[in-house]
Amino acid sequence: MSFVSAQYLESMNRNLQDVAGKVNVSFEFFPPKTEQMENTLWQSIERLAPLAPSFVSVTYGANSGERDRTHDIIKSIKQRTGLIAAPHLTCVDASRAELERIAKDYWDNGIRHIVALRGDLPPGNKEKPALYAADLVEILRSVADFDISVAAYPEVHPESPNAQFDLLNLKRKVDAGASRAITQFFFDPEKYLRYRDRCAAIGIDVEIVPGILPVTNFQQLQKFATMTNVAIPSWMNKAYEGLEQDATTRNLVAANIAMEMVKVLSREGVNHFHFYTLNRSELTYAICHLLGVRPQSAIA
Ligand SMILES: NC(=O)C1=CN([C@@H]2O[C@H](COP(=O)(O)OP(=O)(O)OC[C@H]3O[C@@H](n4cnc5c(N)ncnc54)[C@H](O)[C@@H]3O)[C@@H](O)[C@H]2O)C=CC1
Ligand SMILES: Nc1nc(=O)c2c([nH]1)NC[C@@H]1CN(c3ccc(C(=O)N[C@@H](CCC(=O)O)C(=O)O)cc3)CN21
Repeated sequence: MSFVSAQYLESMNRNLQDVAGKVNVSFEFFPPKTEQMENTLWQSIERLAPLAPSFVSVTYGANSGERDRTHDIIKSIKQRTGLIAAPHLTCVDASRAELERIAKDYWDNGIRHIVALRGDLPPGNKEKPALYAADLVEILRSVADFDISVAAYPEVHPESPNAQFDLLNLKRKVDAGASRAITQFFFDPEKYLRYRDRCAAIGIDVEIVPGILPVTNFQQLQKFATMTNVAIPSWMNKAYEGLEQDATTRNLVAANIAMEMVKVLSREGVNHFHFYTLNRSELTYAICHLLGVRPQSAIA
C-alpha cells in the first residue's frame, strides 16, 4: 500500500464518467475512394450514429467533383440516420458568386451547419489566395443563418507568420459569425489548454472544441503531422516503436493514448470532443464509451 501514491489511487478511483458529466461528441468522415472504403464508411456511420453526436461532418478536398461526393454523403447520412450532417466547404478554389450559389443550394436542401475552411493550397502554389476562411464565414452569413464551425490551430497554422496573427485570424472568423472552432489534432494536451486560455484572453467567446485523432497508422501520421505543423512527442515515437507489422497492438496503444488525452481534457472542463474518425468506428466508439457516451436506443 505504501508503494502506491495517494494521487494514483485517487485518479484510479475517480471514474472518468464522474468528471465528464454531459459530454457532446461529433464525428468527422471523408468521402471514400474505393468501394471497400465505402462499405467501411457506412459500417462506421451505423455503429457511431446511435451515440447521438451533436453533428457529423464530411470533408471536402478541392475540385468540384469531390464537392458533389461530399454532398451525396451528407444527404445519405441525413436520410439514413436523421443526424445533423455538416459538409465541409472550402473557398480556396471558388469565387464569391460560386460560394453564394453553393450556400443557397445547401440551405434549400435543409443543410444548416457548415464547416467553413479555406482549404489546403495545391502543392507548390505560391499565389496568395483571394479568399480566406474569414471571408467564407462572412459570405455564408450573408446568405443565411448557418451554424458555422471553423478551424483553430493550437500549434499555429503552418502558413501563419506567427502565433498572434493566427489567433487574431480565429478572432476574425468568430467575429464574422462562426459559432464554434474545432482544433487541429494535437498530442500534448497542454498545448490545447494554453491555446484555449489565449483565445479567452483576446475575447474569443465560442467553444474551442478539441479535435481528437486516434492514431492507428503512425507512419502516415508522421508525414501528415510534419505537413500540418503538429508536434509528435518523443514518448509517442517510443509507444509505436516496433509495431509496424502489428495492427492489433497499434490499435490498443492508439486507444490508450487517446483515452488518456480525453481524460485530461475532461478534467479541464472540456465537454465537446470532435473525432477525426478516418472513417473507422472502433477507437472512436471505445473512447466515447469511456466518456460515458452510450447508444441512445439502448438507454431508451
Ligand atoms: N478537417 C479538415 O478537413 C481540416 C482541414 N484543415 C485545412 O487547413 C487549411 C487552412 O484552413 P483554414 O484554417 O480554414 O484557413 P484560414 O483562412 O483560417 O487560415 C489559413 C492561413 O492563412 C492565414 N491567413 C488568414 N487570413 C489571412 C490574410 N488575410 N492574409 C494573410 N494570411 C492570412 C492564417 O493565419 C493561416 O495561416 C485548409 O487547408 C483546411 O482544409 C484544417 C483543419 C481541419
Ligand atoms: N490541413 C489539414 N488538412 C486535412 O485534411 C485535415 C487536417 N488538417 N486536420 C484534421 C483532419 C485530420 N485529417 C487526417 C489526419 C490523419 C490522416 C492519416 O494519418 N491518414 C493515413 C492513415 C489512414 C488510416 O488510418 O486509415 C493515410 O494513409 O491516409 C489523414 C487525414 C484530415 N484533416
